Amino acid sequence: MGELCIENLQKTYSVKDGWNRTKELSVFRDISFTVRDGEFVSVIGTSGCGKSTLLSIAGGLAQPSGGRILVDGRAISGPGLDRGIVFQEFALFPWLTVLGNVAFGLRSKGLPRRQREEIAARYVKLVGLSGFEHYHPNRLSGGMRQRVALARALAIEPAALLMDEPFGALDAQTREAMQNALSDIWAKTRNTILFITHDIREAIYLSDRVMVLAGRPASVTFELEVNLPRPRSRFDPLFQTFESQLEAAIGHKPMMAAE
Ligand SMILES: Nc1ncnc2c1ncn2[C@@H]1O[C@H](COP(=O)(O)OP(=O)(O)OP(=O)(O)O)[C@@H](O)[C@H]1O
Repeated sequence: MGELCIENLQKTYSVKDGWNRTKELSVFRDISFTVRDGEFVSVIGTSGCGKSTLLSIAGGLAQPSGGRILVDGRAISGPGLDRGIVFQEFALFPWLTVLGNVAFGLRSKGLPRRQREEIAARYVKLVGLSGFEHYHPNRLSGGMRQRVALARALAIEPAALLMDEPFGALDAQTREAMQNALSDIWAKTRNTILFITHDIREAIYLSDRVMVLAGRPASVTFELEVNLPRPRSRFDPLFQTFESQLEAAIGHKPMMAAE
């Protein structure tokens, strides 16, 4: 099971203005949606609309100002093994090998070493890094490092996987290869995924549904069901239509009457 339910979420930061007076910055409000068991949902929106804040709250790393997030019906109160997180920065331990990095998270599950390594090896294979188990991160490319981060998050077998711009630091070619890899992996694991990106095409390629955050304070202003068959082609004519709809919803360009 893995259902992530976001209920009436709000976030307000206290910030100082130019005269050193404290004022309240309302980042987003009234955000409610559910990522169903086995569903891939992306959140897109312009810079500063609160995407990373939303993910941090879902990860239990930040507190909401209102509302709550439930995983399989239980309200979260902090980080937990029921959620795996992958950030843009790879956040790997440089002194541990690929296998060591992936096995590390399993310590908190209280598993014996041998079992940790068995599970880690399985996930290293799943992300396509067989043969690199004993490499250290400094000998891996950016894409390979992000595969390790993905394997580490998957290995704890979380109810939900939270991904914050995971391919944002990669060059365009590697980014596309990683989108393909994630799509293939997800086809096998069917994890519940909440994915943050500012890349519209990436969201369409990967997601079952795309939520658009817009406005100040931001709220979900548009929701798109990406009913393209999988495995997907970036050349599908509908891809272009969805792209135009999402661009218009974000506010990049006006929607054409025919779209
Ligand atoms: N700790 C903080 N204190 C005060 N303001 C903050 C804090 N963290 C974020 N903000 C503000 O909250 C807003 C949302 O930030 P956030 O990083 O969540 O947006 P984002 O949509 O992820 O942006 P980007 O796409 O550029 O990463 C921004 O205006 C940001 O300046």
